[in-house]
Amino acid sequence: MCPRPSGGFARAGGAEPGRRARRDNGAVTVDAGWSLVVPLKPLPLAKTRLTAGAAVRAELALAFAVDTVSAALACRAVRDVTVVTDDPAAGAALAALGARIVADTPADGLNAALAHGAAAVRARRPGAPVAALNADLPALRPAELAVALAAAPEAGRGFLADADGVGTTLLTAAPGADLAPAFGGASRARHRASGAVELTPAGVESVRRDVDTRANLDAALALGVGPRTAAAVRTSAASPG
Ligand SMILES: Nc1nc2c(ncn2[C@@H]2O[C@H](COP(=O)(O)OP(=O)(O)OP(=O)(O)O)[C@@H](O)[C@H]2O)c(=O)[nH]1
Ligand SMILES: C=C(OP(=O)(O)O)C(=O)O
Repeated sequence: MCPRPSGGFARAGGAEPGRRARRDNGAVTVDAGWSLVVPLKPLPLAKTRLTAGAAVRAELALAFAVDTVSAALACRAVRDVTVVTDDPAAGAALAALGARIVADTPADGLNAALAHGAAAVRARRPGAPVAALNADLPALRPAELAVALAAAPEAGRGFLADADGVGTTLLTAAPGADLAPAFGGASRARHRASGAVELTPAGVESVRRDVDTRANLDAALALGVGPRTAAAVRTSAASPG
């Protein structure tokens, strides 16, 4: 794997040709370029499986989200990123990166948040290809995300299993398809049973590497995490939490 650039990501490839391409498939005008929906819990409630004090957990959860959204925005296949969150500090930090923030209201769990975010995207851009991406992918690399999105089916839904092979980190819905998210726990089997196609591209470890536990974080550190997470991990190592 290539070394991670030290100062964040620049969007590679210049003019993002997919962004302006439009075609008509009959039922819906297809508007190229993925709109991502990223869910993020209120930080004080997030990442409870990390054995750390509340302040450290909140900082790590924010750092993971900042690095995930930065990498997503730098991906040439991505047109825009919508974060669904009720956390004001996280919302401000992620809006400053260029994400659109949608309130998680009425707060009704992860899948309701994702459906709400996808509806907000399609209200503005009915022909958008939409994908849900977890906010806990601190090693995410733009080029690997582009490979995963390129593997998505042109009709219907696709999903990428997490690194542990149990959950899901990415769920795609082509123009005209409902996202119908079924995240949480053993969502790989649930997404497969729902008719979504499992995506199996090679070389997308950073897209699969979600972080719930300390062991997951060590695995992400081995892949190479983004700068905000690297700093948060350094700070947490030096603090009692
Ligand atoms: N907006 C929103 N995001 C959520 C909600 N529940 C989970 N998420 C986000 O969904 C993604 C996957 O959730 P989990 O991996 O279970 O994250 P978590 O709940 O912080 O972690 P645990 O406390 O270990 O369960 C993370 O980006 C969460 O922040 C919710 O009710 N609303
Ligand atoms: C939300 C999910 O994962 P986890 O809670 O394991 O991060 C999932 O994989 O659907």
